[in-house]
Order: sequence, then C-alpha cells, then structure tokens
Amino acid sequence: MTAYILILDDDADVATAAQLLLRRRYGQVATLSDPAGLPALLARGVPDVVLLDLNFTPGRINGAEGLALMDVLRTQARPPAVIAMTAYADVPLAVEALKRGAGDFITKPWDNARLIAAVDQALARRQAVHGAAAGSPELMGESRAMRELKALIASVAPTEANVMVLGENGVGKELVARAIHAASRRAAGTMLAVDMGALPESTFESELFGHRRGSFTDARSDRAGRFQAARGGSLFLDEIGNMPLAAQAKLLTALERREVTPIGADKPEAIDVRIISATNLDEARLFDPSVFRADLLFRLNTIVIRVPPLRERREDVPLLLAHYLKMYESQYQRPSREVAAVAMDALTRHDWPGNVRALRHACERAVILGQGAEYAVADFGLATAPAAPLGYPPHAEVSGGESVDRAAAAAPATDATLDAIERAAIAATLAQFNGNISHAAKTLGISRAALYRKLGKHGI
Ligand SMILES: Nc1ncnc2c1ncn2[C@@H]1O[C@H](COP(=O)(O)OP(=O)(O)OP(=O)(O)O)[C@@H](O)[C@H]1O
Repeated sequence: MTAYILILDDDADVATAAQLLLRRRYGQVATLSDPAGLPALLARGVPDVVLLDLNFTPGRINGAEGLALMDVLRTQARPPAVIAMTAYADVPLAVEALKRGAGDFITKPWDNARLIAAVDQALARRQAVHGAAAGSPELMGESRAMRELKALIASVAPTEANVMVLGENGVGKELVARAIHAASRRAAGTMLAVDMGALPESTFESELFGHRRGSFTDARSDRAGRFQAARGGSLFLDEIGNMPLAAQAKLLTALERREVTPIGADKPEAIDVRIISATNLDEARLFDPSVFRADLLFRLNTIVIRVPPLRERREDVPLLLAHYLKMYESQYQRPSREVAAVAMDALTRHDWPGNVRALRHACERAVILGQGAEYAVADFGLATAPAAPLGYPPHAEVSGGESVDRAAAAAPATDATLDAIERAAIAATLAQFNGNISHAAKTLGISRAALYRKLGKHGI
C-alpha cells in the first residue's frame, strides 16, 4: 500500500527501526526527532498516519508533550490518523490519547506484525472517512500486460472468488489486491492486510482468530482477530508462501469451515471475508507440497492473477518515472526537472530486479541527490551487475528491491572487516531468497526487526 507515514520520536534507534520496517510496506516514511520541526514538515504535506511518541523529554512520562502535538495534528485540514506510542504501558494515558483523537495506541517495544496491523487499520479508517484511499493506490501502466491485468481485475473483483496474486517482490501485488477490493461489492467494508510471513507461530491464532480475556497470560481483554475485524470486507493474506505448515493447517480449517474459534471461546464464530492472498514464491515452489499444502492452495487460488515484472513491461517505465519524480519533487519541494534522454534510455533498459518499488526508491534518491538541470542516470543510483565474488546471482535483489552494490559486495574478498563480512552475508542471504526478509532473517538466525536494523546500518 502506498501511504505517507511520519514517525515522531526522539529516540533515533526507535525511529529508524520503525522507518525501515514501514518503508518497505508503505513507501514513504519520514522521521522527526524534534517536535519543533513539525509545523515545517506539515507545511510540505500532511502524512496519512503519524506514529507519535507521547514523551519527548527524558524522564517525562505523563505524555503531556505528545498530547499537545495531537492537538496540532488534529487542526490540519485533512488530519492524519494518529497512533500513540509510549514505552510505558500506561492505561490512563492511552485513554487520554484516544479521547484526543488517536485511533490506536501501542507500547514500545512493539511487535512488528502488530505495528503493521495498527498502521493498516489506521489507513483503512482514514480511507473510510475521507473516501479516496490514502497515498496513490492507483495501479499505473499502459503496457499491454498492465491493460490485461486491469481488465482481469475488473472482471474478477465483483465476484466472491478467492484470488491469489503472484509476482516478484515490488511488482505491485498489494496494489492489485487493493484494486480488487475497491472494485468489489465489499468496497464499503475494510481490507485488512496481514503479513503471514511475519506472524510468529505462537501468536498466529490469537492474531487471526482472536482471544478471550484470561485465555493466556497476556490476554488482558477480549480481542477480535483479523478475520472478525475484516467482517464484510476483504482479508489480504500477504507473503502466504512463508507460512509454516502448521499454520497452513489452521488457516485451512478456518477457510473450510468458514468459521473461527477465538482462543478461550467455547463457540466458533462465522466468518464473512473475501480472501485475497499474495506470494512471491515461484509456482514450482508453491506447488511443492513440502512448502505449501495443496488443499490450502486450492482453497486460495480459485482465480490466479500474475503480475508481470517490470522488465517484461518496460514501456511502463517512463510513466512510472514521471509519476514518482513528480511526487517526490513536490514532497521535497524541488524544482520540476526532465530525465535526460540517455538516462531515460538506460532506465528503460534496466532490469529493475526490485520492480516498481525499486524504481520508486530510485526516483526519491534522484530527487534528493540530483544536482543537474536534468536528471542523469547516476542520480538514480542503479547498481551495475555485481561481480559475484561470493557466488551471488546477477542483480541479486535485496530489501526494498535495491540491488547489491558491487563494491560493497566485493569487500570481504580483500578487506574482511567484521562489518564487511556481515554486510556480505546479509546481501548473499537476501539474494538467495530473492529479497524475502522473513526467510533471510530465519536463515541468518535473527529477527526480522534485527535484519531491518542491519539493512539500515549497512545502507543495503
Ligand atoms: N503499477 C504501479 N503503479 C504505481 N505504483 C506501483 C505500481 N506497482 C507497484 N507500485 C508501487 O511499488 C511499491 C510496491 O508495491 P506493492 O507493495 O504493491 O508490491 P508487492 O508486490 O506487494 O511487494 P512485496 O511482494 O515486496 O510485498 C509501492 O510503493 C507501490 O505503490
């Protein structure tokens, strides 16, 4: 989903971790550590969602600073959705933040899946209030492949059929899912997105099916699962190919019975959601029963939509460049510039291993760094094919769809500092899993959050 998220937190580590996590999903994420900069930032554009720390001055825990900022945000013509954050699980403060208009409240350190769910829900609520979806969810492209894709979406959307969207990282699978929901009979309901690859097995059932108060130590109140929260709407199950087999079995049972039983409940609850799922697994892996259960696959893939990689629809590159350059020029208040003819040629011939997401990031970079009267190819920071010193495949895709930088990837061979080795190991693992963060983190033996932090640290 494309949206503009602002993280307002004086703790740079917290802000960076959240930024890395959210940028991959929503595209445009700004951070601000000093609330004094807020008016200037709002003058450049109002975010869709603000993650707001309630305490800025060290030692302060009454939340007064954050609550005052909420009043500033609330007076905007099109106020952002606010998710209040605090390191202190302080219920009265949470209630006060909610009274002043926060839509949700999370405590630090957060669980990544929870944070994403909170942002998704905030965006969905805002969309319900303001009509048009936040950001620019429009599926752009006039190539034949994109026109066929849009026609398929239009014919499939009004049915109740479950849809599985396939394609590489960053091709626009979530945009396709949103387009299906928006054109469906369920459009008035919400579309909730769940990153199935990021759901820890221990909380899988509680997140999806909900729980009753007291059913386990942390269950302090009744909580609806995503299936119940998306009632009447659509549930977007992202990264479905990364689900452990045990979780697949639980999901299958829910879909077969069309009901779920919250943990601790004695009665099942009927579900009323349309399932749209997505994965970047190639079809050979998806049809491998040791990776994905065939019976679940057949429940999910009544209709399959394949989103082609950008290199198979190069005609769309100029349009996408124009769109994202304009968007970032306006966000960063830079003059409008043309792309030089040679640069356009190189960008159109580029393979874009990270697809549209990588193109979008390249545009942001060009707008920030480009100094000439026109954009030059160097402004976009395209990686050349890596020299593969450690057996990397060419154009190895890494987080956010950028490519492994040749010099950095080659570093360990000659100058094996611990940092360089770590960077190379991360790049190689990401390449091995085609940029899939969940799998790479698992193989490296670290959490997804830790991997995101390391990606930021190494500038990958
Ligand atoms: N056709 C398109 N027009 C405009 N923007 C697009 C298009 N396709 C993708 N994007 C943008 O590229 C980014 C990635 O899109 P999206 O999240 O839908 O991809 P995805 O295939 O779901 O990625 P992943 O598999 O990595 O989760 C988003 O910022 C999205 O807005």
